[in-house]
Order: sequence, then C-alpha cells, then structure tokens
Amino acid sequence: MRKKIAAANWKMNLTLAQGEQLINDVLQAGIKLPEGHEVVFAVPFPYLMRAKALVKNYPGFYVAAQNCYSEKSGAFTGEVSAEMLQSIGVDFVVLGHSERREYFQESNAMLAKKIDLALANGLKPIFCCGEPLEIRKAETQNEYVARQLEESLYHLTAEQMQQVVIAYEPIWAIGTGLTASAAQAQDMHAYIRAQIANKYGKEIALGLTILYGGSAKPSNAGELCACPDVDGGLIGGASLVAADFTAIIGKLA
Ligand SMILES: O=C(CO)COP(=O)(O)O
Repeated sequence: MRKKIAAANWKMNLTLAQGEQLINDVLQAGIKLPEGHEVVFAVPFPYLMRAKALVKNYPGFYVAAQNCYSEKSGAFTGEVSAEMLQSIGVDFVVLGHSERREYFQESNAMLAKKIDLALANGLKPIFCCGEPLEIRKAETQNEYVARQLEESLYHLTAEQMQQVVIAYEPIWAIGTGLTASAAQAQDMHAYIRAQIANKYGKEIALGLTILYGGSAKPSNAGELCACPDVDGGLIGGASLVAADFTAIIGKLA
C-alpha cells in the first residue's frame, strides 16, 4: 500500500515562536495516524532543527526543507546543500515548487541535479509539477506535466524513483482560492501514474505517492483525498492554521 501524506508548506511565513506553536498544536491535537499515513512540515531553513526536535518522538511526523541547491558544496554564498540537510536530520525536501521555478528560474534540468543530490543524501524529494493557466486553457496540461517529469525524473533508476513523492500543483490553483475540481485532480494524477507506469512499470507506479496542492482546505480535502489516485496534499495557506491542517490530516483516506 502506498503512503498517504499531508504535507504543510509554510513558504516564507511565521516566526520561530509561531512555527513552534503551530507544530505543537498539531502534535497535541491527539491525531492517531493510521499505518502508512505521514505528516510532513516543510518549514523555512532556520527552523528545521527545531522542527525536527519537536516531531522526533511522534511516529509518522517528519520535516522537509523547501529547497536545496543544485551543487554539492563550494562557493555558493547563501545556498544550502542536500548534505547539510541530511546532517541535521531532515527527512524530505520540496523541489521544483512553481514559486521557485517562476521567481528563481529553476529549470527542469536544474531540478534533475537537485533530485540527484537529494537522493544521494538520503532525502526524499517531494517533486512539484503543474501547469500555468494558459496551458490549462489550451488543454495541453498533460504534455506540459509529462515534460516536467521526463526532464527532471526519468534519468532515475527504478530504485531511486521509489524514494520520490510527486506533488501535482496546478499553478492557477495556488493561493488563488481556485481549487482544481476532484475530477481535474483525479484525471491528472491518473495520467501521472500512467506515465510513471510506462517508464518504470506498474508496480512502481502503484507505489508512488502523488499529492495534490492548490487551495486545498478542510472543506475540499475530503473530496480530493477520496479520489483513487490522490494520496494526500501539499498544503500552503491552510497549513498555517493548526485547526485547518489538523482537519486536513484527518481527511487522508
Ligand atoms: O503551493 C502550495 C503548496 O506548496 C499550495 O498553496 P495554497 O494551499 O496556499 O494554495
């Protein structure tokens, strides 16, 4: 059975005190995670060690970085390597978020290098893909996402692919209040799984966790998570409110 994941992406929000409070509120909510369900907090770099210490004794709770650099080490002032993240006990790393692609010019090729470094350092990549509005309007979203997968992931071995989590985040749904309908999410998730099956075989595709992201909230998470190919969510705005994120964790099906 593939893993179901509720991942919080705080982006560039919250002070350390606010973040600690939020994690503690979620941990204290008394959630009993069923076998195979995981919760991930993708927090800003300066909070990673603290976040890891907070979740350490809670099975099924993990931390993620929101990025890492595409080179191993060296003279890259201000950047953070995958090895550094591993050295402080980080579990996952979000790679290829559309905000990084747009504001920091991250290309599919650069992301392929980040994926390799993450995997080489024992980090599980949460690889984000998804189309902008004009592509959705032109109904070419499948080709667009297929290319993102191909150019950043298809050099991986089958064994490496098993460590990857994919997050489908249609850009037009991020932070806009516009959610993909359950049917739109299911269609794309099924398409992604079929692409992975073509490349890596059915078994690996069936084991792949594919998250949905884009204005997910307690009121729509149940319907989204009930889709057969939606294995959880990568949650932005609603993950900043403990009660909302806790409610979404409860909707993992
Ligand atoms: O980008 C997202 C998660 O990575 C989604 O953000 P929102 O949930 O705020 O739309």
